[in-house]
Amino acid sequence: MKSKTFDFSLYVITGENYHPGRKLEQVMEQALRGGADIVQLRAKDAPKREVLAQARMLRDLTARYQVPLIINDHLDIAQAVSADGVHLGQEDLPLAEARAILGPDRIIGISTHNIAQALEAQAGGADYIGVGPVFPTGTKPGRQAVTTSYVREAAERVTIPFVAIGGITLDNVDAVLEAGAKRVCAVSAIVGSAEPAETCRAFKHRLRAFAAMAMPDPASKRIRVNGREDWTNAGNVQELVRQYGLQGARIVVELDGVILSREAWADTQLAEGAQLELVHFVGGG
Ligand SMILES: Cc1ncc(COP(=O)(O)OP(=O)(O)O)c(N)n1
Ligand SMILES: Cc1ncsc1CCOP(=O)(O)O
Ligand SMILES: [Mg+2]
Repeated sequence: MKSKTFDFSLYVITGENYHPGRKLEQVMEQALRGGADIVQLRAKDAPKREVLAQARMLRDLTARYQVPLIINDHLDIAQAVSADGVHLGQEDLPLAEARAILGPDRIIGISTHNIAQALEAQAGGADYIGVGPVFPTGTKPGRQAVTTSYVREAAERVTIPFVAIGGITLDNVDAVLEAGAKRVCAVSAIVGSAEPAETCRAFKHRLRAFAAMAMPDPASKRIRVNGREDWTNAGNVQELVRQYGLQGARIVVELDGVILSREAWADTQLAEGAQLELVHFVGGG
């Protein structure tokens, strides 16, 4: 698959340690259902043959969702499974060598921890850079956090796509977006959550809300959903439910304090200032 024209807002990386008892395939499919725009296989401790098997599985899965697959560290595995690209850190194979091996069509992402590394990766032809770890994280223990001040600097000076990574959760993502990130990446907050699809939807919701604030659509209205401000161009409740990726889900919708029957969604217009509760029932029973 060739995906050089890729763009993304939510980047999800695997982290098997975070979901004991749940299969990698199930967890990543949930992330894709929830709106992951790009997936990275990162398996630091697994034997290489196991990483290869996981890469093959994720190649099939991501192809079904038409989402790019990136392999962390291993160019040979990326090539073996025809992944869309690789992600390399400052101590991995240098960008120029990787580009010479992979050619111009594959995506190469480079980790950066300061603006000098970012500008070097950009000048060297990286397709995107990672900016982090923004916050301390157990996924890369002992790494010093770069804080949101590096996110802000990257937003001002980097012209290729950059993705903020490291310790990002639903509780602190707004600070990362306020600092100017348009793309965020998470491991533990997503694959370690009880409901990865729901968590991805919630991340996408924050990403969309910030994008709408930065570039308001004249047709969009300011509303509140589950206590949080959002902007939407949905004309009616049904369209809003679809934008939240909740069509077909077991939900109850309350608009301005009144519960709406499902039959009324399409006919109920959304007005500026509308307050909604979307109550999603997960699991069986
Ligand atoms: C999107 C993204 N950003 C940063 C990293 C970290 O890469 P690296 O610094 O090489 O560290 P490891 O992940 O290999 O431990 C990443 N994988 N993805
Ligand atoms: C791989 C990586 N590179 C920089 S921080 C990080 C870990 C991100 O994981 P988490 O989202 O769990 O903090
Ligand atoms: Mg690496």
